[in-house]
Amino acid sequence: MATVPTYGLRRLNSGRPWMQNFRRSSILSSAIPAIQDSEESQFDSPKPKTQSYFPKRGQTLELVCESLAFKGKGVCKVADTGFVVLCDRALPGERFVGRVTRKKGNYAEVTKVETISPHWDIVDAPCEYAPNCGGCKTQNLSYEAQVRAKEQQVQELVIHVGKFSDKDPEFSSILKPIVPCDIQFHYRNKMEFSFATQKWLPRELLHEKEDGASGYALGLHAPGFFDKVLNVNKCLLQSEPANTVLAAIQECWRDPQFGLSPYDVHSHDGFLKHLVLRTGRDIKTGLPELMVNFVTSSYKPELLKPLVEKISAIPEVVSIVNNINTSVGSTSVGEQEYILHGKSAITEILRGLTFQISANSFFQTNTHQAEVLYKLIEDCAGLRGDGSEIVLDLFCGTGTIGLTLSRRVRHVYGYEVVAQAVSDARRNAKLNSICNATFVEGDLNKIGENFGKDFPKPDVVISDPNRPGMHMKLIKFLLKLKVPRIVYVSCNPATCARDLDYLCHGVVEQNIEGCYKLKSLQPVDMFPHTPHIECVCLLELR
Ligand SMILES: C[S@@+](CC[C@H](N)C(=O)[O-])C[C@H]1O[C@@H](n2cnc3c(N)ncnc32)[C@H](O)[C@@H]1O
Repeated sequence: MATVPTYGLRRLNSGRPWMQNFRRSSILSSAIPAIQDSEESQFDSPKPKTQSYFPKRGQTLELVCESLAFKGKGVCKVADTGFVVLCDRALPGERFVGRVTRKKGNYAEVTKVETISPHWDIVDAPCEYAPNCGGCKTQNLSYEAQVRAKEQQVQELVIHVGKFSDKDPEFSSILKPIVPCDIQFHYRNKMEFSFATQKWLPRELLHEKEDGASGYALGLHAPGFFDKVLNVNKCLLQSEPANTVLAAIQECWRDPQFGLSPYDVHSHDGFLKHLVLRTGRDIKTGLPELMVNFVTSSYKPELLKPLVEKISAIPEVVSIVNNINTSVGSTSVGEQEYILHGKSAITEILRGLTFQISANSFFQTNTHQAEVLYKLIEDCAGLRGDGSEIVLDLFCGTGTIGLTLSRRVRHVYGYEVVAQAVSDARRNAKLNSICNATFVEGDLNKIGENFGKDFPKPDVVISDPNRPGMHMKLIKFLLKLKVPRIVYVSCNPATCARDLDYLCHGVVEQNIEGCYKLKSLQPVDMFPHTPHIECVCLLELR
């Protein structure tokens, strides 16, 4: 997948009061600026009673977690002062001791030192790695409490960032209850593991530190660290066959006779960078089929041969590819790709259509819940079904949304920045004998005056951007285009709330009026045990 420009609210929103708060803070990485704003906006009210109170770095505080903020951090207030403190992995109701690690504008961050009494809705986390893994942060919170917290976060963002009033009599019917995910484990069809020169161990296990090859790690990043990898032999979020592959590789890759070395993110030496496992389905048998993608720093197929021999014997493995990534960054997308065994792509079935998925193309990560999501999108699109309508599918990836709607419309036009995803979308159209879909490669952050001249005026726009949301150029285009319906699908409720504000209430400082009415906003849980939230929003022209 392409790297997406990290443009942010800063440029889009200058002059907004809540933007001032955003500027003062930097809770999260600058690549996801809207989330900073969203968290900040949640803390603006009530104001700390004592503005001058500020804990010192290294100070320990006894705290109680009140709620979960976006990105899953626990929100606590310091007794007597009301000063806001955020803590990763603190869960609502938990009383704990935290040490102040970072001080920000009007809040601080702490790390948990010790739990005094557990949170409400506690359950046993089934995964042995859950307390330390960066993947699942809320496995020990009951699933009901997880979805409740997500629903609450969306509501707060819609009010504080989107500026929709909960006093509006229609508010409760617009904001729908979250759709939970029926499958809470083994739901991910793609997992990316990283290789590292040293296993990361929690403080209490530091005595188990090993040197040399036995100390190498293959697993998931410790929360917040690009250079610390927790070694994992299985992951409860991925499929069972994917766990068989992971275990087979773990069993042998450190063997000195293979001469394999993990890539060192500091010295930039070493060979193995990532292991990406994707699970699809054989369209004839419906049984799982797997793609194994080794991401390496150079092309040395002879080094991978023993691993390829071992894992190609696993019946579900139908594709082994090698992506060569020579950059010093941590991305898993290669500049070149080589097929080491079997096919170059695997297949998956979604809403009755067949899709080919190659190593670097985007495909919804939870196939089961994608069926639910796409049904919601189709319902929102409100197509007449008489084959007369035009659909514009923005950020179309491999074309999945547009293609699933194509049978009921005159034509689908899809736009996407990643060339490989566009060619997959075209291939997917052919594979399903769909002739009324056109996919175009293009950067929707850089649209010019001519955008919109190559397709007839759409009846419905589907927009499914990734985390930064829509660029102001695209917002302006949509406000001018005035299609009857927009279905906005979002994986980031903070940028979603911002864009809904623009489309409905306008962009005041640019003298642009909004012309849409938010008819419904449906949160969907695609990723149990993680802080991620998906939303499907329906906007109708006023
Ligand atoms: C959340 S995915 C949605 C994909 C697709 N709608 C689906 O459901 O599978 C977002 C897609 O937007 C694409 N994208 C990101 N930035 C883009 C940009 N500036 N212009 C066009 N496409 C972009 C990504 O490559 C990715 O395929």
